[in-house]
Amino acid sequence: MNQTTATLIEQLAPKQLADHNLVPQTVMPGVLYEKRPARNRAGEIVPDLYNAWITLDNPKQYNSYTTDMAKGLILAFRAASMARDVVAVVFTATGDKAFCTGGNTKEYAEYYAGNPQEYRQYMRLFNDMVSSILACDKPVVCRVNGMRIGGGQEIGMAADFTIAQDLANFGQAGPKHGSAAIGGATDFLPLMIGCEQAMVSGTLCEPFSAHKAYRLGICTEIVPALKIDGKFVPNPTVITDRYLDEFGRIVHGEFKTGEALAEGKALLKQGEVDLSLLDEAVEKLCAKLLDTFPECLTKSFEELRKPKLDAWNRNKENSRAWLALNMMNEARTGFRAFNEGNKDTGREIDFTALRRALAKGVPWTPELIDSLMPGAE
Ligand SMILES: CC(C)(COP(=O)(O)OP(=O)(O)OC[C@H]1O[C@@H](n2cnc3c(N)ncnc32)[C@H](O)[C@@H]1OP(=O)(O)O)[C@@H](O)C(=O)NCCC(=O)NCCSC(=O)C1=CCCCC1=O
Repeated sequence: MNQTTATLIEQLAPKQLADHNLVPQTVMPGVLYEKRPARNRAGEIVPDLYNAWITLDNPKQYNSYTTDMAKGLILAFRAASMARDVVAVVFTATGDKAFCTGGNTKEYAEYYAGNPQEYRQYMRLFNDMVSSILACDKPVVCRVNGMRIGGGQEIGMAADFTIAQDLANFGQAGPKHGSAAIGGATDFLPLMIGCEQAMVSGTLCEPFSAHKAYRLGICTEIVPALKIDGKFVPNPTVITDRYLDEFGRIVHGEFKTGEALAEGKALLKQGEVDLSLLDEAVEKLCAKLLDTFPECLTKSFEELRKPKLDAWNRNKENSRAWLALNMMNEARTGFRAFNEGNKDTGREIDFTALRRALAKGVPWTPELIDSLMPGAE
């Protein structure tokens, strides 16, 4: 910066800036808000400018968001929006296992199950959380530090950019756990990966790799995170060394199987996870965003968000109403199964048993629900 500009700042900056924050910046438990110095393309710290790191901090529960954490995210994105010295938002989570696995299934099972009126209030917070990301006045970079599943995939896709470490899996959980991915995935996925692949992900709920997410168009960039003997290697459980199989079908990014998968898992155990390349890639993108006119950048991403925003605004209130009522039967059953199940009993109901009962016209009684719990006699 030249001396003239510096002098002008001294002379013209108001002594007292207006405070446009709705509430004094208080971050709720489970969400960290940190302004980290912004860097230029050369990697040097730029004085007086920052990137706001918003971090989901609930690693024991795979950074799933509780009711309080949903409030915290709304406040954090609002604070970042109003911070004049913030260039971009980095939206991430603690650790290297999970970015976010969606709504907190323990809270869903033990508080919201059978409580549609309570869940309707919660879903006001959820909807406002997704809307706060889509309305953020700064560009939002989702730093995928680990698996992005269920509502975690939904809030992640609300960001403008996604950079993922390549051990992360992506996907939905909806119909396997008693919900539907109508908290954003059914709005964003068709736009981002096409209707057919969106249908597969939103109904079958099979996880897919970061390489596949990158190929399908959900990621701006992916970086290796596994280091073996000090050297970064691509995710060893995923096919990354060829694009087609012998029949000309795309296999790049698909999970390995059989012996190859077993070898990949063994390699995974040998190595250590290092997210330094992920942070480098995130900082590099933020530096590029810094190198733009602020209002023109804002106008550009506001316009480019519109396809997601239009779909989201068209559906979010209907979705909220349906998800609330769904807490009376299938969500009540599915989230209880996940919460009460374990590795031995499994964490999903016997879908065949449920379908056979319903096919006979059996009503949703508490006894039927209890009989469907994993491990129920
Ligand atoms: C497939 C998984 C993501 C990963 O499986 P795995 O690697 O086998 O780990 P687990 O042993 O299952 O989990 C490790 C511990 O983390 C706890 N955990 C995981 N996810 C959650 C969660 N979402 N909430 C609370 N706790 C969670 C798990 O209980 C383990 O702890 P423990 O003490 O029990 O050993 C798998 O973890 C999985 O499927 N997770 C649940 C995904 C899910 O159903 N999310 C909610 C989907 S619905 C949603 O997000 C919605 C959003 C808004 C709109 C409405 C809606 O439904």
